[in-house]
Amino acid sequence: MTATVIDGKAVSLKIKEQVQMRVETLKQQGVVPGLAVVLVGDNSASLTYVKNKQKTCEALGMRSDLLQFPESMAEADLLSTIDKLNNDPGIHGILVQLPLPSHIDEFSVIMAIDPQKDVDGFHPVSVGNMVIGHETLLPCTPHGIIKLLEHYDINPEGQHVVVIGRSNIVGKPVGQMLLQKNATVTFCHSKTQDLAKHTKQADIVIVAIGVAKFLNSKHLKPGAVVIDVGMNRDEKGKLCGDVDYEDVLETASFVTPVPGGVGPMTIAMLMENTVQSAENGLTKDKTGTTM
Ligand SMILES: Nc1nc2c(c(=O)[nH]1)N[C@@H](CN(C=O)c1ccc(C(=O)N[C@@H](CCC(=O)O)C(=O)O)cc1)CN2
Repeated sequence: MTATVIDGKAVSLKIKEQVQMRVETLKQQGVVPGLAVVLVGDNSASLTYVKNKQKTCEALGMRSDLLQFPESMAEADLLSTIDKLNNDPGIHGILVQLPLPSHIDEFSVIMAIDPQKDVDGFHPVSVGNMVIGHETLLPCTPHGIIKLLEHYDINPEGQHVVVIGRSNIVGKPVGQMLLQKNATVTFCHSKTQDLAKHTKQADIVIVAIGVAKFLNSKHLKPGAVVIDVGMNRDEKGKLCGDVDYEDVLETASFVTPVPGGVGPMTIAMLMENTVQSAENGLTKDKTGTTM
């Protein structure tokens, strides 16, 4: 068996085309969707990601504000910046790029974002809504993974999904979202004993642990779907995922490459969330009641 390579770049382009049409419709109603991205510090990878977000927003006809602050920024100043953005009617989405400098408490910052503008889907209100299956802005990378599965007609219902990694950004939410879709979900992590015992039973394996080429064919049942969320550098400095891609190609039925798999979906879903937030704003009357 040679795995079908899941083309995240192509799927993300389709999603962005749909977002662009929704932006046009909003503009005809006098609304320009606006995203504010806040970057604290000079992490070079973060700078690349926020610039890509800004470029994509502009390409789709959305307003994009990049607010850049020095590493030394006080937490109180970041909180008051978020407060201003919460009250700016031209801003429909607020994203604080992670990681933050260690002197800033990530939870307090996420808590400060108005859940209506929480396009990252990280606020506890958004997380709670997601877990109970209530409509909400969904976290971008997990939502991107769901969209990739849908695009390739991989139905998780009744399937055994093993998620390796329990981060709040990817592992936990993607497992919850697949549970909503009636998958049987197992979470594995650094303390899991005999990982291969679990992964060998999986129909779908999702790896998000940040360890280069960690998962190989020996972990897999033949025909498993492999979703790689990792972004690492190999011994030669080349970008690679958490999966030994070449090694799993003959065992897996589908596999996401790195780059070009899950990564591009993250930004596409962010654009979708921003336009969704702007549309949600239109369906509210002046008192804030949803009509
Ligand atoms: N507030 C947030 N912070 C972070 C998030 C997030 O969703 N919200 N996710 C990551 C970084 N990230 C977006 O912010 C991100 C990472 C990777 C990609 C991507 O497209 N990767 C490409 C490869 C890029 C390269 O060549 O370096 C790929 O996989 O094809 C997009 C977004 C942490 N912080």
